[in-house]
Amino acid sequence: MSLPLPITDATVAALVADSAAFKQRMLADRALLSATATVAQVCVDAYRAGNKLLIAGNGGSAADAQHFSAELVARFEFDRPGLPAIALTTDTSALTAIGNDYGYERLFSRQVEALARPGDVFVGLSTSGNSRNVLKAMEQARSQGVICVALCGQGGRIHELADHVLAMPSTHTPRIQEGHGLIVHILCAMIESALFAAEHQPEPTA
Ligand SMILES: O=C(CO)[C@@H](O)[C@H](O)[C@H](O)[C@H](O)COP(=O)(O)O
Ligand SMILES: [Zn+2]
Repeated sequence: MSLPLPITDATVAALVADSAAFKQRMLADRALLSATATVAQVCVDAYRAGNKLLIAGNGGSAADAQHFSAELVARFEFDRPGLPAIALTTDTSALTAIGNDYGYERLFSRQVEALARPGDVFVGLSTSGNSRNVLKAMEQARSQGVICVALCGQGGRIHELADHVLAMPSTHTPRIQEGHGLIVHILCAMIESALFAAEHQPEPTA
């Protein structure tokens, strides 16, 4: 939509329609559906092998990284043992020390260097696919035998660096982020179900 946006019901409806049309493009994107299922299995395999997830992004994607790790460490849809996942966006002492001493580009790569083990999964979220600190973390992760997953849009160098690319069918940052939010929930649903559904006892209904 072109600016300025009138503050009207019609503008709200147009933005909801734009988001709904984007979700329809996700639904038709067979490569995205297939890559998402593959990544869910990659995460399940990593957890079964005793590994963990490391997740990073900037701005809204930092919030998405924390949302993802919280669903895994705490719970998603039912009670079960916690799953190890670390958002690399939350330790303000480490973030300020790394940023201050080594520069913003090293913000996540230094934490990967310190925390990642071979077989872990690094998830980098970037709507542009070009945030230097996310790319550097992915390069570092690759060098340590860590599996790299990109949640991104249609462009950026992240496409070349990741083992698995979940590219949203949009070039518009808000829509890409909305797609990432949905993919994070889908991944959590499939991971939690694959690992724990067999032993989950549903609450009896009255
Ligand atoms: O949430 C938004 C925009 O919707 C912003 O905070 C946005 O995440 C920031 O500008 C980020 O720095 C963008 O980085 P990236 O997604 O291109 O890696
Ligand atoms: Zn945003």
